[in-house]
Amino acid sequence: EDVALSNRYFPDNFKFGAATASYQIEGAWDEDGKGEQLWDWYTHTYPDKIRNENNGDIACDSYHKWREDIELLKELGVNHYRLSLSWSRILPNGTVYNINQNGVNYYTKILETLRANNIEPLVTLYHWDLPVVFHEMGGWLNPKIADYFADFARLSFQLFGRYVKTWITINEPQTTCVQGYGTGGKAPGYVHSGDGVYQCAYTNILAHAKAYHIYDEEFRATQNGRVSIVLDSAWAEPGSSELEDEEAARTAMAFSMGLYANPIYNGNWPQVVIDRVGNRSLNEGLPRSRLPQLTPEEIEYIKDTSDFFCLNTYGTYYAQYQNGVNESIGDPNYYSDIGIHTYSDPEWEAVIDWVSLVPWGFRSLLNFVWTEYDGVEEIVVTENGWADVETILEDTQRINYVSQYLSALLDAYYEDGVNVTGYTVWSLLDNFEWTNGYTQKLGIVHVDFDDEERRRTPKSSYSWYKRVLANRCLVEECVRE
Ligand SMILES: CCCCCCCCCCCCC/C=C/[C@@H](O)[C@@H](N)CO[C@@H]1O[C@H](CO)[C@@H](O)[C@H](O)[C@H]1O
Repeated sequence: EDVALSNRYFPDNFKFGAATASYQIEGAWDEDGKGEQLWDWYTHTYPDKIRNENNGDIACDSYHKWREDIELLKELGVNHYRLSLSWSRILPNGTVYNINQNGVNYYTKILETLRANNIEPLVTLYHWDLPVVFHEMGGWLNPKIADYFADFARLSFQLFGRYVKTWITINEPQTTCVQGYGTGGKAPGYVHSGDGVYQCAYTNILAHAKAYHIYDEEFRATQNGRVSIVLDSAWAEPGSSELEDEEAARTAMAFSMGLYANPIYNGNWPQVVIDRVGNRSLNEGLPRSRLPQLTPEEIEYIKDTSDFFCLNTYGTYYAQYQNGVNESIGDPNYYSDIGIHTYSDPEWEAVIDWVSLVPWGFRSLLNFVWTEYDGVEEIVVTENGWADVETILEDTQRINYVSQYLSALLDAYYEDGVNVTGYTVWSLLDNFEWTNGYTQKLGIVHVDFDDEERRRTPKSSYSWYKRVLANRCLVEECVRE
């Protein structure tokens, strides 16, 4: 079915990019002095938890093939490349006591080459590969980790600040906290849904704020860069226009995005989260809320620690009021705290459940971020893309998805006045998709994981994206305003 796409040009200052993350592409897991990190440990200790018992030991072998990756980016014509640093490649034991010069050299070469090719690096300091020593100390359940992260951030600003002007502290704390420490679906695989999610959220936002203040106080004046955190959320659409369903959708957004965005942009946890977790904790007979209380000093310290909003999003779901759940006792659990019913429309095109072709949901989400969070003057989409579960080189579904999401983005910009200034497709390469191993393919470039050379083959979406970047327009002919 033909869908009408926006015929507006992308604004002149709009930036296009592609993204990857260290563990998902680099490989060389124990090479040249790199230390062990959480996902090395997890995939090696519990191979059965990963589809086909795969791991990222070699992944796309980008540790050796990074030049080829940059060639692909150059050819594509992107304005920026979002990549992440492997903390334990730079600091094998996590702390600044021991710096691995090979790791420093690796990233220096990449950043230099990107700059030489006029590609702006968007650098994420932490994309889930926690040095294993910190996992042994409790990982993100231990607030002390925030200090170690801050040390790593300072060192990274010192080492790479001349090349990097856009820093992202942490990727998707929601995924880490809900899946890593709540449901156990990702490393470290902990199931502490009632408490762990909130403790992890606390440590993540504290770590982010520390890194932000370090940049602000020690580097901003000389380096002139900016700092943010990547937050992810699907869009929660009310299941009906009934007030109860609208409230259910707002509650879902508060628990998914608000838990992290509210303290950073508005100050403190969302009130609905404070109330629901607090009341349920009381009803469960607990002496205090399972949600850590932020002190007035912490609220002030964490608030306003972002220079622009980084958004990752892939899909939409409906939220509906769920009768009786709010009163139920004896189930200290993140999802019971939210207490709503969620569902998808079976008509929505989707290959995996959380990536769905719902461009209007994306537009609503952009509007939500724009109006809900104080002081947001700019939004950059740092991840969005389509998942296949088999190798498809003529990936028309991906082209459909990305073109319709980009069209929705243009509508949000031109019709709704949302200042969204960048879009980053996930991903440049098919890569190690965490517990899904190599079974989910989100790259615009195919990587042959059966081939020792990890041969890269651009898909149709790569050529299509290249044309959009060159024309700055989604259709045959665009109009200027
Ligand atoms: C509070 C909400 C209540 C109920 C929710 C209902 C279910 C709705 C669907 C939510 C989606 C859940 C899982 C989503 C996870 C993604 O945000 C996450 N996997 C994205 O991570 C990034 O995606 C890339 C592709 O998987 C990945 O490779 C990259 O490293 C991640 O940054």
